[in-house]
Amino acid sequence: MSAHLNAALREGDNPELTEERRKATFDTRKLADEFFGSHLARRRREIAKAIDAIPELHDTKPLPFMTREEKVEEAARKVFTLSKHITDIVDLSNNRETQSLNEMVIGIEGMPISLHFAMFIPALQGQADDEQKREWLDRAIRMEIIGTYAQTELGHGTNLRMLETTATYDKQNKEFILNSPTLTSLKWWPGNMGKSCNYAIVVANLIIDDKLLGPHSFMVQLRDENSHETMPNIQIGDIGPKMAYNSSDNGFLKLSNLRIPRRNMLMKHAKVQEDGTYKKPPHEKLAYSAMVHVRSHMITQHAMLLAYALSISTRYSCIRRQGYIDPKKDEVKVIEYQTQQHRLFPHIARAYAFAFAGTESIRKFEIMKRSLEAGNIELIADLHALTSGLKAVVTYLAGQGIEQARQACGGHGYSMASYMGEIYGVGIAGCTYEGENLVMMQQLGRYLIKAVKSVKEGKKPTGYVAYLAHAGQRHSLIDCRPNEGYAEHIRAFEHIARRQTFRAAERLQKYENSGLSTEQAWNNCTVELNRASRLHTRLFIACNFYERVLDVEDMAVREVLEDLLHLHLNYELIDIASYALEAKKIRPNAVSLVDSWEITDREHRSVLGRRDGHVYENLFKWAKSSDLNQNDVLPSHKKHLLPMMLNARKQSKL
Ligand SMILES: CCCCCCCCCCCCCCCCCCCCC/C=C/C(=O)SCCNC(=O)CCNC(=O)[C@H](O)C(C)(C)COP(=O)(O)OP(=O)(O)OC[C@H]1O[C@@H](n2cnc3c(N)ncnc32)[C@H](O)[C@@H]1OP(=O)(O)O
Ligand SMILES: Cc1cc2nc3c(=O)[nH]c(=O)nc-3n(C[C@H](O)[C@H](O)[C@H](O)COP(=O)(O)OP(=O)(O)OC[C@H]3O[C@@H](n4cnc5c(N)ncnc54)[C@H](O)[C@@H]3O)c2cc1C
Repeated sequence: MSAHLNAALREGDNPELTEERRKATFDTRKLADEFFGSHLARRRREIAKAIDAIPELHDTKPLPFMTREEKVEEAARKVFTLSKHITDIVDLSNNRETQSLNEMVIGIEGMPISLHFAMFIPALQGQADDEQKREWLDRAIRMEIIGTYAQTELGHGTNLRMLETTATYDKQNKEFILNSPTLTSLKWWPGNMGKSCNYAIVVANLIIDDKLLGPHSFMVQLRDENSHETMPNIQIGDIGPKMAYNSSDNGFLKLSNLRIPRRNMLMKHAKVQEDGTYKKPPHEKLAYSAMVHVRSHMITQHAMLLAYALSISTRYSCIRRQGYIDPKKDEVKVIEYQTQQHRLFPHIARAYAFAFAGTESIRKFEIMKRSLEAGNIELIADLHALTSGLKAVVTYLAGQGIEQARQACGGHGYSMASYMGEIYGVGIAGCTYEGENLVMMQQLGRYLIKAVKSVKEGKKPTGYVAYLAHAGQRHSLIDCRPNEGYAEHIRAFEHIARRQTFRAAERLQKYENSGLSTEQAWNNCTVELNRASRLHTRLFIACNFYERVLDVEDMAVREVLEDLLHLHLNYELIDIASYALEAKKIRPNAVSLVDSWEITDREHRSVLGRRDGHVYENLFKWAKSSDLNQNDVLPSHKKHLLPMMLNARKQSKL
């Protein structure tokens, strides 16, 4: 490709990277249009430009040099500044635009209104009736109030049926009385609840006339709107530092006989009338809609975290020279090592595959939302199964990819100058929040078992499980003929997923027939079931990638995406040795593939991943700016270590 077509080429860059960029066989902007979708790709460029022009939105110093208090303050300062400019920069109703702005300005370490946007507003949209929306949603969108989603407790996060927080209806006063009756019932973890929020949607077990009616959502005011002081009957605070994500004040909450009006229960679906009559929702799990919303968005979010890590390590691998392939020649760029390519390229392919799967899960969520508005609950189960599997597989594999990217940077990857530690810490949090991964796999497992039952009854399931009814398939990959193209790979993938799903179903049946209870039989099969869920989800990701590539019009972009698809299918399917060939094909485009993610230096926050490749001089600058280097001798050293050594010396002289 001629140099002028590569949008990432700039004067003054490290020549090692310029050399890489000149090798690109496609236009990085056109590939970015495929990765993000052309609208979002264009908007991200415009957003980055708008941020460049507003210095108050820039980091005051690198986040890893800040204390937790400084990080919390920095995020709050930026949110305040953003609030003055935000509507000029993004369309607030577009989650992905707003999320991009958030990542570029504030970053991935959290901020005071993440949960407000990620769950508080979606929960109001999904669960409040029209009158309640008028009362709270508009104020929330204008950011007059800041809210969170308070569901998890100290003792229970997964098993929502055992939540201990109670909301008991008092007919006489037409109020609910909210209580945290035990230590384990304290709400624990909700993002931004510790210090930032003044409202929360609290999930509590509803009790009417001593009857337990399960988890429902209630609007609770946590702090005074003027003074921000904690409201009476409430105890609230931050839960302390975490592995990562420390700009966020995840919090705890204790409710002691807190009375709230009847209309503070969100009543779009389930309802409690003044006399205490309870009306069931049309679908039992509609109260969980905010979780499904976040799960459907987590896929693109984790594709992006993986992209951050891989663009850092791919660029760095092209400026880092270490060792020889031919001892008579110069030291080589570490990217030339076959092991380095095997370490990185399959994850680059996954980042693309995950981004495409994520776009699809968001699209499916929007379709389900519209059909629900029209009173149709049919799509809820399919979407729950799809997002449960995708959330679990993608967060796990993204975590693995980020860690490989860190190791690919050698020692410097362990310095926070690379920012890898934070990307990893934030990435793997997704394995836990919005449903622990192995638990979510079981949710998909239930769905697959139902599909197998319907196949055995002679029915033909539709949608993503239709392949379970395809009979007479080949039994082994050895039967695949290479000239049949990728469709053949997909059929092999279907075969493997189907075989595992039937294996799990048969095992379950065997245990049930042996007299075990359904639950015990299920528990005895969960490893097999989770394998089936994993394979089913990987099939979905591969199939979606394949279909997506078929749609690409630009031939140069399509060709490089086909290289990635080929690598992806082989990596996921066949044996490790087989992808050496594909890795060779990816090598010339390695830097341009990551440039196509168009992650700015501001967004990256990584010295190693700098777009210009000037790593070493900036690593030195980074080290010099450490707080610990501001004094030759640290006060703490004078206080503890110096007296210790002086004392030891004195002792030895005696
Ligand atoms: C001015 C400045 C501006 C700045 C700009 C900022 C802009 C930001 C923009 C943001 C945009 C959004 C992007 C997203 C960002 C994400 C950030 C996230 C940060 C982290 C937040 C984390 C939050 C949380 O973690 S909240 C808590 C989550 N908790 C959980 O997930 C709990 C897990 N447990 C469960 O979900 C369930 O209880 C479960 C599924 C384990 C079991 O439930 P059960 O009740 O016991 O049910 P079960 O018997 O197993 O099944 C019965 C039946 O029900 C079906 N089922 C279960 N769940 C659902 C569901 N959700 N939907 C549909 N159906 C469901 C199940 O399948 C069974 O069906 P059948 O088999 O048919 O019986
Ligand atoms: C960064 C972060 C942000 C969060 N933000 C929020 C928030 O804003 N609001 C909120 O309400 N919550 C939030 N959470 C809480 C989060 O949703 C829960 O921690 C999560 O759902 C997991 O639940 P748990 O902690 O109870 O895990 P546990 O269920 O205790 O998991 C422990 C182990 O038990 C296993 N296990 C549990 N149940 C089963 C089962 N049925 N079958 C097989 N194995 C099982 C799990 O697989 C896991 O290995 C957040 C958590 C984190 C880390």
